[in-house]
Amino acid sequence: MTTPVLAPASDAPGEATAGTGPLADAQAQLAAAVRTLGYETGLHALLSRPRREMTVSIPLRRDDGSVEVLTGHRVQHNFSRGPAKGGLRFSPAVDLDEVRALAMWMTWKCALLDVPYGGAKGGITIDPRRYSRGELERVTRRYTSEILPIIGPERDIPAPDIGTDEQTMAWMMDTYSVSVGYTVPGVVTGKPVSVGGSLGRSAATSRGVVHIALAALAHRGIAPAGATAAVQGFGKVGAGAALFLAEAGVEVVAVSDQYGAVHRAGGLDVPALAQHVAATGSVVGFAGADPLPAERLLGLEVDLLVPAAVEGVLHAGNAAEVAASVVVEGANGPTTGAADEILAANGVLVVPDILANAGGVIVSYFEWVQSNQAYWWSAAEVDARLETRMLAAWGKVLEVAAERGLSLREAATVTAVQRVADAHLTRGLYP
Ligand SMILES: NC(=O)C1=CN([C@@H]2O[C@H](COP(=O)(O)OP(=O)(O)OC[C@H]3O[C@@H](n4cnc5c(N)ncnc54)[C@H](OP(=O)(O)O)[C@@H]3O)[C@@H](O)[C@H]2O)C=CC1
Ligand SMILES: O=C(O)CCC(=O)C(=O)O
Repeated sequence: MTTPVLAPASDAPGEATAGTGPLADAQAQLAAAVRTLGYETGLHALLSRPRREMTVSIPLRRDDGSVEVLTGHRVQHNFSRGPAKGGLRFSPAVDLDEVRALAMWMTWKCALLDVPYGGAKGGITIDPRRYSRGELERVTRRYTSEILPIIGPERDIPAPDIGTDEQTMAWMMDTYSVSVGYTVPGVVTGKPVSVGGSLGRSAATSRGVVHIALAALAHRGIAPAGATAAVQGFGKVGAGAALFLAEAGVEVVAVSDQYGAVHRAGGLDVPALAQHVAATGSVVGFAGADPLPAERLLGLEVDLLVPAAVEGVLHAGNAAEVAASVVVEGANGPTTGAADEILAANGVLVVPDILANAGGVIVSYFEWVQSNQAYWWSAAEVDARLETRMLAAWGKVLEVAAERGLSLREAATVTAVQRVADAHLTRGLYP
Protein backbone atom coordinates (compact mmCIF):
# COMPACT_ATOMS: atom_id res chain seq x y z
CA MET A 1 0.00 0.00 0.00
CA THR A 2 1.28 3.45 -0.85
CA THR A 3 1.02 6.08 1.84
CA PRO A 4 -0.48 9.41 0.80
CA VAL A 5 1.66 12.41 0.00
CA LEU A 6 0.14 15.19 2.01
CA ALA A 7 1.32 18.38 3.65
CA PRO A 8 5.04 18.88 4.27
CA ALA A 9 6.15 17.70 7.69
CA SER A 10 8.55 20.48 8.49
CA ASP A 11 6.74 21.57 11.64
CA ALA A 12 5.91 18.08 12.85
CA PRO A 13 6.64 17.05 16.44
CA GLY A 14 10.11 15.66 16.65
CA GLU A 15 11.36 17.69 13.70
CA ALA A 16 12.91 20.26 15.97
CA THR A 17 13.91 18.00 18.84
CA ALA A 18 16.37 20.18 20.66
CA GLY A 19 19.65 19.08 22.09
CA THR A 20 21.79 16.05 21.54
CA GLY A 21 21.67 12.44 22.58
CA PRO A 22 20.08 9.26 21.27
CA LEU A 23 16.51 10.58 21.27
CA ALA A 24 17.48 13.68 19.26
CA ASP A 25 19.32 11.44 16.78
CA ALA A 26 16.38 9.04 16.49
CA GLN A 27 13.91 11.87 16.00
CA ALA A 28 16.13 13.51 13.36
CA GLN A 29 16.37 10.23 11.46
CA LEU A 30 12.58 9.84 11.55
CA ALA A 31 12.07 13.45 10.46
CA ALA A 32 14.38 12.93 7.46
CA ALA A 33 12.48 9.78 6.46
CA VAL A 34 9.15 11.59 6.82
CA ARG A 35 10.44 14.36 4.55
CA THR A 36 11.54 11.82 1.94
CA LEU A 37 8.18 10.05 2.12
CA GLY A 38 6.21 13.31 2.11
CA TYR A 39 4.01 12.37 5.05
CA GLU A 40 1.71 14.83 6.75
CA THR A 41 2.32 16.20 10.23
CA GLY A 42 -0.26 13.99 11.94
CA LEU A 43 1.34 10.80 10.70
CA HIS A 44 4.76 12.13 11.73
CA ALA A 45 3.40 12.84 15.20
CA LEU A 46 1.98 9.33 15.48
CA LEU A 47 5.31 7.76 14.50
CA SER A 48 7.42 10.03 16.67
CA ARG A 49 5.70 9.29 19.99
CA PRO A 50 5.70 6.11 22.06
CA ARG A 51 2.31 4.41 22.17
CA ARG A 52 2.82 3.51 25.82
CA GLU A 53 5.47 3.99 28.48
CA MET A 54 5.77 2.92 32.09
CA THR A 55 8.20 4.14 34.75
CA VAL A 56 8.41 2.11 37.93
CA SER A 57 10.11 2.33 41.30
CA ILE A 58 11.94 -0.82 42.30
CA PRO A 59 12.59 -1.17 46.02
CA LEU A 60 15.56 -3.42 46.72
CA ARG A 61 16.74 -4.80 50.04
CA ARG A 62 20.48 -5.03 49.67
CA ASP A 63 22.51 -7.88 51.08
CA ASP A 64 23.68 -5.61 53.93
CA GLY A 65 20.06 -4.97 55.00
CA SER A 66 19.79 -1.41 53.62
CA VAL A 67 17.02 -0.44 51.18
CA GLU A 68 17.52 1.31 47.84
CA VAL A 69 14.84 2.40 45.42
CA LEU A 70 15.84 2.05 41.76
CA THR A 71 14.07 3.40 38.70
CA GLY A 72 13.05 1.30 35.70
CA HIS A 73 11.27 2.00 32.43
CA ARG A 74 9.52 0.08 29.68
CA VAL A 75 8.69 2.03 26.54
CA GLN A 76 6.52 0.55 23.79
CA HIS A 77 7.10 2.78 20.81
CA ASN A 78 4.81 1.04 18.36
CA PHE A 79 2.77 -2.13 17.94
CA SER A 80 0.99 -1.60 14.62
CA ARG A 81 2.74 -4.63 13.05
CA GLY A 82 2.58 -6.99 16.05
CA PRO A 83 3.57 -7.24 19.72
CA ALA A 84 6.19 -4.80 20.94
CA LYS A 85 9.72 -6.29 21.10
CA GLY A 86 13.05 -5.20 22.48
CA GLY A 87 15.77 -5.68 25.03
CA LEU A 88 16.17 -4.79 28.70
CA ARG A 89 19.24 -2.77 29.67
CA PHE A 90 20.91 -2.53 33.09
CA SER A 91 23.24 0.47 33.06
CA PRO A 92 23.93 3.56 35.18
CA ALA A 93 23.41 5.64 32.00
CA VAL A 94 19.79 4.52 31.50
CA ASP A 95 17.22 7.31 31.41
CA LEU A 96 13.75 7.62 29.91
CA ASP A 97 14.89 9.47 26.78
CA GLU A 98 17.51 6.83 26.02
CA VAL A 99 14.90 4.08 26.39
CA ARG A 100 12.53 6.03 24.12
CA ALA A 101 15.19 6.26 21.41
CA LEU A 102 16.08 2.59 21.70
CA ALA A 103 12.38 1.63 21.51
CA MET A 104 11.91 3.70 18.34
CA TRP A 105 14.94 2.06 16.72
CA MET A 106 13.45 -1.36 17.60
CA THR A 107 10.28 -0.44 15.68
CA TRP A 108 12.27 0.38 12.56
CA LYS A 109 14.55 -2.66 12.97
CA CYS A 110 11.64 -5.09 13.21
CA ALA A 111 9.90 -3.50 10.24
CA LEU A 112 13.07 -3.45 8.13
CA LEU A 113 13.74 -7.12 8.78
CA ASP A 114 10.06 -7.87 8.31
CA VAL A 115 9.58 -9.63 11.63
CA PRO A 116 6.00 -9.22 12.87
CA TYR A 117 6.70 -6.97 15.82
CA GLY A 118 6.58 -3.39 16.90
CA GLY A 119 9.34 -1.85 18.98
CA ALA A 120 9.99 -1.56 22.71
CA LYS A 121 12.89 -1.23 25.12
CA GLY A 122 13.35 -1.41 28.86
CA GLY A 123 15.98 -0.16 31.21
CA ILE A 124 16.90 0.05 34.85
CA THR A 125 19.32 2.71 36.08
CA ILE A 126 21.77 0.42 37.82
CA ASP A 127 25.42 -0.58 37.54
CA PRO A 128 25.11 -4.37 37.65
CA ARG A 129 28.77 -4.77 38.59
CA ARG A 130 28.06 -3.24 41.99
CA TYR A 131 25.32 -5.74 42.91
CA SER A 132 25.41 -9.38 43.93
CA ARG A 133 23.67 -12.07 41.90
CA GLY A 134 20.96 -12.31 44.56
CA GLU A 135 20.39 -8.54 44.45
CA LEU A 136 20.16 -8.59 40.65
CA GLU A 137 17.63 -11.42 40.83
CA ARG A 138 15.47 -9.42 43.29
CA VAL A 139 15.69 -6.30 41.11
CA THR A 140 14.76 -8.27 37.98
CA ARG A 141 11.83 -10.03 39.62
CA ARG A 142 10.41 -6.82 41.14
CA TYR A 143 10.80 -4.91 37.86
CA THR A 144 9.04 -7.77 36.03
CA SER A 145 6.18 -7.74 38.55
CA GLU A 146 5.81 -3.98 38.14
CA ILE A 147 5.64 -4.07 34.32
CA LEU A 148 3.68 -7.34 34.21
CA PRO A 149 0.40 -5.71 33.09
CA ILE A 150 1.97 -4.53 29.83
CA ILE A 151 4.16 -7.51 28.85
CA GLY A 152 3.30 -10.99 27.56
CA PRO A 153 3.87 -13.13 24.47
CA GLU A 154 1.16 -11.26 22.59
CA ARG A 155 1.89 -7.80 24.07
CA ASP A 156 5.57 -7.09 24.58
CA ILE A 157 8.46 -9.55 24.68
CA PRO A 158 11.71 -8.47 26.42
CA ALA A 159 15.19 -9.83 25.58
CA PRO A 160 18.78 -9.18 26.77
CA ASP A 161 20.66 -5.94 26.09
CA ILE A 162 23.58 -4.19 27.82
CA GLY A 163 24.14 -5.54 31.34
CA THR A 164 21.54 -8.34 31.12
CA ASP A 165 21.81 -11.94 29.94
CA GLU A 166 20.12 -15.33 29.63
CA GLN A 167 19.81 -15.62 33.41
CA THR A 168 17.99 -12.27 33.60
CA MET A 169 15.52 -13.59 31.01
CA ALA A 170 15.02 -16.84 32.96
CA TRP A 171 14.12 -14.82 36.10
CA MET A 172 11.70 -12.68 34.08
CA MET A 173 10.09 -15.73 32.51
CA ASP A 174 9.71 -17.40 35.91
CA THR A 175 8.25 -14.30 37.58
CA TYR A 176 5.71 -13.84 34.78
CA SER A 177 4.84 -17.55 34.69
CA VAL A 178 4.35 -17.82 38.46
CA SER A 179 2.07 -14.80 38.33
CA VAL A 180 -0.21 -16.15 35.60
CA GLY A 181 -0.12 -19.70 36.96
CA TYR A 182 1.49 -21.64 34.10
CA THR A 183 4.80 -21.63 32.22
CA VAL A 184 4.93 -19.04 29.44
CA PRO A 185 8.26 -19.39 27.61
CA GLY A 186 7.19 -16.93 24.89
CA VAL A 187 7.11 -13.95 27.28
CA VAL A 188 10.85 -13.34 26.81
CA THR A 189 13.52 -14.34 24.31
CA GLY A 190 17.23 -14.80 24.76
CA LYS A 191 16.53 -17.22 27.62
CA PRO A 192 18.61 -20.35 28.27
CA VAL A 193 18.00 -23.26 25.89
CA SER A 194 17.15 -25.42 28.93
CA VAL A 195 13.97 -23.37 29.55
CA GLY A 196 12.83 -22.88 25.96
CA GLY A 197 15.51 -20.67 24.42
CA SER A 198 16.60 -21.12 20.83
CA LEU A 199 19.83 -22.62 19.66
CA GLY A 200 21.83 -19.84 18.03
CA ARG A 201 20.23 -16.88 19.86
CA SER A 202 23.23 -16.03 22.05
CA ALA A 203 25.49 -15.67 18.98
CA ALA A 204 22.84 -14.31 16.62
CA THR A 205 23.52 -10.58 16.88
CA SER A 206 27.24 -11.10 16.33
CA ARG A 207 26.67 -13.53 13.45
CA GLY A 208 24.34 -11.04 11.82
CA VAL A 209 26.86 -8.21 12.27
CA VAL A 210 29.47 -10.34 10.52
CA HIS A 211 27.17 -11.38 7.65
CA ILE A 212 26.57 -7.69 7.01
CA ALA A 213 30.21 -6.69 7.56
CA LEU A 214 31.41 -9.22 4.98
CA ALA A 215 28.73 -8.07 2.52
CA ALA A 216 29.72 -4.43 3.06
CA LEU A 217 33.43 -5.19 2.61
CA ALA A 218 32.61 -7.06 -0.61
CA HIS A 219 30.55 -4.06 -1.72
CA ARG A 220 33.71 -2.00 -1.32
CA GLY A 221 35.79 -4.62 -3.18
CA ILE A 222 37.61 -5.78 -0.04
CA ALA A 223 38.15 -9.53 0.44
CA PRO A 224 37.97 -10.83 4.03
CA ALA A 225 41.36 -12.56 3.84
CA GLY A 226 43.86 -9.90 4.82
CA ALA A 227 41.23 -7.29 5.67
CA THR A 228 41.66 -5.60 9.06
CA ALA A 229 39.10 -4.68 11.71
CA ALA A 230 38.75 -2.94 15.06
CA VAL A 231 35.88 -3.72 17.43
CA GLN A 232 34.74 -1.43 20.23
CA GLY A 233 33.09 -3.36 23.06
CA PHE A 234 33.83 -6.97 23.98
CA GLY A 235 30.47 -7.99 25.42
CA LYS A 236 27.74 -10.20 23.99
CA VAL A 237 27.87 -8.48 20.59
CA GLY A 238 31.49 -7.32 20.28
CA ALA A 239 33.19 -10.52 21.44
CA GLY A 240 31.17 -12.70 19.06
CA ALA A 241 31.68 -10.25 16.20
CA ALA A 242 35.45 -10.31 16.76
CA LEU A 243 35.43 -14.11 16.84
CA PHE A 244 33.33 -14.60 13.69
CA LEU A 245 35.34 -11.95 11.81
CA ALA A 246 38.54 -13.78 12.73
CA GLU A 247 36.98 -17.08 11.62
CA ALA A 248 36.19 -15.43 8.26
CA GLY A 249 39.85 -14.52 7.82
CA VAL A 250 39.65 -10.88 8.89
CA GLU A 251 42.55 -9.69 11.07
CA VAL A 252 40.94 -8.22 14.19
CA VAL A 253 43.77 -5.94 15.23
CA ALA A 254 42.14 -4.12 18.18
CA VAL A 255 39.28 -4.45 20.65
CA SER A 256 38.23 -2.44 23.68
CA ASP A 257 35.94 -2.50 26.71
CA GLN A 258 35.13 0.07 29.41
CA TYR A 259 38.58 -0.31 30.94
CA GLY A 260 40.80 0.09 27.88
CA ALA A 261 41.89 -1.33 24.55
CA VAL A 262 44.42 -3.83 23.21
CA HIS A 263 46.13 -3.99 19.82
CA ARG A 264 48.12 -6.52 17.83
CA ALA A 265 49.28 -5.90 14.27
CA GLY A 266 48.63 -9.08 12.30
CA GLY A 267 45.50 -9.89 14.31
CA LEU A 268 44.56 -10.85 17.86
CA ASP A 269 44.06 -14.45 18.95
CA VAL A 270 40.39 -13.84 19.74
CA PRO A 271 39.62 -17.16 21.52
CA ALA A 272 42.67 -16.61 23.77
CA LEU A 273 41.52 -13.05 24.44
CA ALA A 274 38.03 -14.32 25.33
CA GLN A 275 39.61 -16.71 27.85
CA HIS A 276 41.58 -13.82 29.35
CA VAL A 277 38.36 -11.77 29.67
CA ALA A 278 36.53 -14.71 31.27
CA ALA A 279 39.31 -14.97 33.84
CA THR A 280 39.93 -11.26 34.55
CA GLY A 281 36.77 -9.34 33.50
CA SER A 282 38.57 -7.11 30.98
CA VAL A 283 40.57 -7.14 27.75
CA VAL A 284 43.19 -5.05 29.55
CA GLY A 285 46.33 -6.96 30.43
CA PHE A 286 46.00 -9.56 27.68
CA ALA A 287 49.47 -10.95 27.21
CA GLY A 288 49.04 -11.53 23.46
CA ALA A 289 48.64 -7.82 22.64
CA ASP A 290 49.90 -4.32 23.36
CA PRO A 291 47.89 -1.79 25.35
CA LEU A 292 46.23 0.93 23.26
CA PRO A 293 44.67 4.18 24.51
CA ALA A 294 40.95 3.40 24.12
CA GLU A 295 40.18 6.63 22.26
CA ARG A 296 42.65 5.64 19.51
CA LEU A 297 40.71 2.51 18.52
CA LEU A 298 38.09 4.44 16.54
CA GLY A 299 40.76 6.14 14.42
CA LEU A 300 42.88 3.09 13.56
CA GLU A 301 43.89 2.47 9.93
CA VAL A 302 41.63 -0.54 9.36
CA ASP A 303 39.19 -1.62 6.66
CA LEU A 304 36.33 -2.22 9.08
CA LEU A 305 35.27 -0.54 12.30
CA VAL A 306 32.58 -2.19 14.46
CA PRO A 307 31.33 -0.03 17.33
CA ALA A 308 29.59 -2.59 19.57
CA ALA A 309 29.26 -0.81 22.91
CA VAL A 310 27.07 2.26 23.52
CA GLU A 311 25.44 5.25 21.78
CA GLY A 312 27.13 8.40 20.55
CA VAL A 313 30.74 7.18 20.43
CA LEU A 314 31.27 8.55 16.91
CA HIS A 315 30.55 12.26 17.14
CA ALA A 316 31.49 15.62 15.66
CA GLY A 317 34.67 15.65 17.73
CA ASN A 318 36.17 12.40 16.42
CA ALA A 319 34.36 11.33 13.22
CA ALA A 320 36.96 13.00 10.99
CA GLU A 321 39.60 10.70 12.51
CA VAL A 322 37.86 7.53 11.34
CA ALA A 323 40.17 5.92 8.81
CA ALA A 324 38.11 2.77 8.19
CA SER A 325 36.47 2.24 4.82
CA VAL A 326 33.38 0.66 6.39
CA VAL A 327 31.63 1.20 9.74
CA VAL A 328 29.18 -1.54 10.74
CA GLU A 329 27.06 -0.54 13.73
CA GLY A 330 26.92 -3.45 16.15
CA ALA A 331 25.68 -1.08 18.86
CA ASN A 332 22.44 0.87 18.72
CA GLY A 333 22.98 4.54 17.93
CA PRO A 334 26.80 4.70 18.01
CA THR A 335 26.96 7.45 15.37
CA THR A 336 25.50 10.90 15.99
CA GLY A 337 23.87 12.89 13.20
CA ALA A 338 26.84 15.23 13.00
CA ALA A 339 29.24 12.29 12.72
CA ASP A 340 27.09 10.75 9.98
CA GLU A 341 27.58 13.86 7.85
CA ILE A 342 31.35 13.90 8.40
CA LEU A 343 31.70 10.19 7.64
CA ALA A 344 29.63 10.54 4.46
CA ALA A 345 31.72 13.51 3.33
CA ASN A 346 34.87 11.43 3.90
CA GLY A 347 33.53 8.50 1.87
CA VAL A 348 33.10 6.11 4.80
CA LEU A 349 30.32 3.57 4.23
CA VAL A 350 28.17 3.39 7.39
CA VAL A 351 25.87 0.38 7.75
CA PRO A 352 23.18 1.42 10.23
CA ASP A 353 22.31 -0.33 13.47
CA ILE A 354 18.74 -1.18 12.49
CA LEU A 355 20.18 -3.38 9.75
CA ALA A 356 23.59 -4.41 11.07
CA ASN A 357 22.62 -5.63 14.55
CA ALA A 358 19.22 -7.09 13.65
CA GLY A 359 20.41 -10.69 13.93
CA GLY A 360 19.45 -10.72 17.60
CA VAL A 361 15.84 -9.83 17.09
CA ILE A 362 15.57 -12.13 14.07
CA VAL A 363 16.55 -15.14 16.17
CA SER A 364 14.45 -13.79 19.04
CA TYR A 365 11.55 -14.03 16.60
CA PHE A 366 12.57 -17.60 15.76
CA GLU A 367 12.76 -18.35 19.50
CA TRP A 368 9.30 -16.93 20.10
CA VAL A 369 7.88 -18.99 17.21
CA GLN A 370 9.54 -22.13 18.62
CA SER A 371 8.46 -21.35 22.21
CA ASN A 372 4.87 -20.76 21.18
CA GLN A 373 4.77 -23.96 19.12
CA ALA A 374 6.91 -26.03 21.54
CA TYR A 375 8.80 -27.35 18.51
CA TRP A 376 12.55 -26.82 18.22
CA TRP A 377 14.78 -26.17 15.25
CA SER A 378 18.39 -27.27 14.74
CA ALA A 379 21.23 -24.77 15.12
CA ALA A 380 21.99 -25.14 11.40
CA GLU A 381 18.38 -24.27 10.51
CA VAL A 382 18.45 -21.19 12.76
CA ASP A 383 21.75 -19.96 11.35
CA ALA A 384 20.72 -20.51 7.73
CA ARG A 385 17.42 -18.65 8.18
CA LEU A 386 19.24 -15.83 9.96
CA GLU A 387 21.71 -15.40 7.11
CA THR A 388 18.95 -15.44 4.49
CA ARG A 389 17.01 -12.69 6.26
CA MET A 390 20.06 -10.52 6.94
CA LEU A 391 21.25 -10.65 3.36
CA ALA A 392 17.74 -10.04 1.98
CA ALA A 393 17.51 -6.88 4.10
CA TRP A 394 21.01 -5.79 3.02
CA GLY A 395 19.94 -6.19 -0.63
CA LYS A 396 16.74 -4.24 -0.04
CA VAL A 397 18.56 -1.36 1.66
CA LEU A 398 21.14 -1.16 -1.16
CA GLU A 399 18.31 -1.12 -3.70
CA VAL A 400 16.37 1.67 -1.96
CA ALA A 401 19.56 3.69 -1.43
CA ALA A 402 20.39 3.47 -5.16
CA GLU A 403 16.82 4.19 -6.29
CA ARG A 404 16.34 7.22 -4.07
CA GLY A 405 19.91 8.50 -3.81
CA LEU A 406 20.04 7.99 -0.05
CA SER A 407 22.64 6.89 2.48
CA LEU A 408 22.23 3.35 3.82
CA ARG A 409 20.82 4.76 7.09
CA GLU A 410 18.33 6.93 5.26
CA ALA A 411 17.33 4.05 2.98
CA ALA A 412 16.89 1.64 5.90
CA THR A 413 14.84 4.15 7.89
CA VAL A 414 12.65 5.13 4.93
CA THR A 415 11.93 1.45 4.16
CA ALA A 416 11.03 0.71 7.77
CA VAL A 417 9.01 3.86 8.41
CA GLN A 418 6.99 3.25 5.26
CA ARG A 419 6.12 -0.29 6.39
CA VAL A 420 5.02 0.90 9.83
CA ALA A 421 3.00 3.79 8.38
CA ASP A 422 1.36 1.43 5.89
CA ALA A 423 0.34 -0.87 8.75
CA HIS A 424 -1.28 2.07 10.56
CA LEU A 425 -3.12 3.20 7.46
CA THR A 426 -4.23 -0.29 6.44
CA ARG A 427 -5.55 -1.03 9.92
CA GLY A 428 -7.32 2.30 9.97
CA LEU A 429 -5.82 3.22 13.32
CA TYR A 430 -5.06 6.62 11.90
CA PRO A 431 -8.12 8.78 12.65
N1 LIG B 1 22.69 -8.30 22.97
C1 LIG B 1 22.00 -8.20 21.83
O1 LIG B 1 21.42 -9.19 21.36
C2 LIG B 1 21.94 -6.92 21.10
C3 LIG B 1 22.66 -5.81 21.50
N2 LIG B 1 22.64 -4.69 20.72
C4 LIG B 1 23.41 -3.52 21.08
O2 LIG B 1 24.80 -3.85 21.09
C5 LIG B 1 25.48 -3.02 22.06
C6 LIG B 1 26.25 -3.88 23.03
O3 LIG B 1 25.32 -4.74 23.68
P1 LIG B 1 25.77 -6.09 24.41
O4 LIG B 1 26.99 -6.61 23.76
O5 LIG B 1 24.55 -6.93 24.49
O6 LIG B 1 26.10 -5.54 25.85
P2 LIG B 1 27.11 -6.15 26.93
O7 LIG B 1 26.71 -5.57 28.21
O8 LIG B 1 27.18 -7.61 26.77
O9 LIG B 1 28.53 -5.57 26.45
C7 LIG B 1 28.76 -4.20 26.33
C8 LIG B 1 30.23 -4.02 26.04
O10 LIG B 1 30.48 -2.65 25.77
C9 LIG B 1 31.58 -2.25 26.59
N3 LIG B 1 31.56 -0.82 26.80
C10 LIG B 1 30.66 -0.08 27.47
N4 LIG B 1 30.98 1.21 27.39
C11 LIG B 1 32.10 1.28 26.63
C12 LIG B 1 32.93 2.31 26.17
N5 LIG B 1 32.67 3.58 26.46
N6 LIG B 1 34.01 2.00 25.38
C13 LIG B 1 34.30 0.72 25.08
N7 LIG B 1 33.54 -0.30 25.49
C14 LIG B 1 32.47 -0.03 26.25
C15 LIG B 1 31.45 -3.08 27.84
O11 LIG B 1 32.67 -3.07 28.54
P3 LIG B 1 32.80 -3.88 29.92
O12 LIG B 1 32.83 -5.33 29.53
O13 LIG B 1 34.10 -3.41 30.45
O14 LIG B 1 31.61 -3.50 30.73
C16 LIG B 1 31.13 -4.41 27.21
O15 LIG B 1 32.29 -5.02 26.70
C17 LIG B 1 24.39 -2.13 22.68
O16 LIG B 1 24.28 -0.95 21.94
C18 LIG B 1 23.12 -2.96 22.47
O17 LIG B 1 21.96 -2.19 22.50
C19 LIG B 1 21.95 -4.64 19.54
C20 LIG B 1 21.22 -5.69 19.12
C21 LIG B 1 21.08 -6.90 19.90
O1 LIG C 1 16.14 -9.74 20.67
C1 LIG C 1 15.37 -8.83 20.86
O2 LIG C 1 14.18 -8.96 21.04
C2 LIG C 1 15.84 -7.39 20.90
C3 LIG C 1 17.31 -7.20 20.91
C4 LIG C 1 17.58 -5.73 21.07
O3 LIG C 1 17.33 -5.19 22.13
C5 LIG C 1 18.07 -4.95 19.96
O4 LIG C 1 18.05 -5.43 18.82
O5 LIG C 1 18.49 -3.80 20.19
